[in-house]
Amino acid sequence: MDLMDFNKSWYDNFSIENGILDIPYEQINKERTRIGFGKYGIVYKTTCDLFGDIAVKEFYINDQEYIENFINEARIHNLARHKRIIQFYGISRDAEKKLYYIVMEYANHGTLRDFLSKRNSMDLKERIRLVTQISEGLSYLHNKLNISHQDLIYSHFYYIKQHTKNILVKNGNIKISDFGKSKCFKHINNFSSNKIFNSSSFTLYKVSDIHSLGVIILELSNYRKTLHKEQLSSKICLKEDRLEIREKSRMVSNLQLKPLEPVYLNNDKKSYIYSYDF
Ligand SMILES: Nc1ncnc2c1ncn2[C@@H]1O[C@H](COP(=O)(O)OP(=O)(O)OP(=O)(O)O)[C@@H](O)[C@H]1O
Repeated sequence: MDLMDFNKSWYDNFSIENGILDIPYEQINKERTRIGFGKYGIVYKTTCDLFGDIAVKEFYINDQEYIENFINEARIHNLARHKRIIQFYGISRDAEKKLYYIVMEYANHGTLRDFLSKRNSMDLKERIRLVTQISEGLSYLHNKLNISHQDLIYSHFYYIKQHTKNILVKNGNIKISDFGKSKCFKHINNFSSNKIFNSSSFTLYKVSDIHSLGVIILELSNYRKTLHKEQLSSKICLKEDRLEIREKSRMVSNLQLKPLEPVYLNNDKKSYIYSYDF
């Protein structure tokens, strides 16, 4: 198939071949609220008859690279069906405007950071509950689907800040989202000649997700500092609390500011993992 034909038919082929629901664009309510944005477009909250409240992630697609990104994200998100993953409903398009959509479940509490920032306090049990739910979702992706997420935390290049924009919360429960950078090693065993390379690279990708999980756990265990610096001097903090928070904050700041160093495996420049050099 030449590129022209591919461009014309990729959407239909993709939806049919992967059994993905193509939601007619007319069925999506045009009254919508912007709830986020990222590299490929804007995310809106709206409704549709079939699913009620929904979030739609809009992609402006005008070249092959954008098609590939859309396909990768929708395909992987469609595979991941678990109570700790934001539910994928289908895709939609406004072909005239070259706008394409991933249609998914709406998380009413927003990101984990939004959720934390609205809480005055959180006991250890609640923090452990949230970490456990994130681990459940990640374990499902790694162990059941051979998918590495690759974007659990967001690092801002200039400010070297990290936060959990892709860990969403719905009715107090964790929902992992955004499979735009994810990699699927599902058919790893089918390619016997690449098996060793693939399985070792999957391990490396998993390690990077686990690093992100570590940052999330630190943020959760320490959230008052990472979210509300000013609370450190607040009168509501007892002196002991402040000392403990300060110590944890120092650890988190050190960790967040330290670059990850590549550690080469067996002197092979192609296989390496990132690790902290403590
Ligand atoms: N299903 C959802 N429910 C509620 N809010 C959402 C949902 N999906 C996305 N958002 C909001 O939109 C923001 C951006 O979404 P997302 O990270 O998926 O976009 P992106 O284009 O992939 O971003 P980036 O390119 O930075 O990775 C999220 O941080 C979140 O605030």
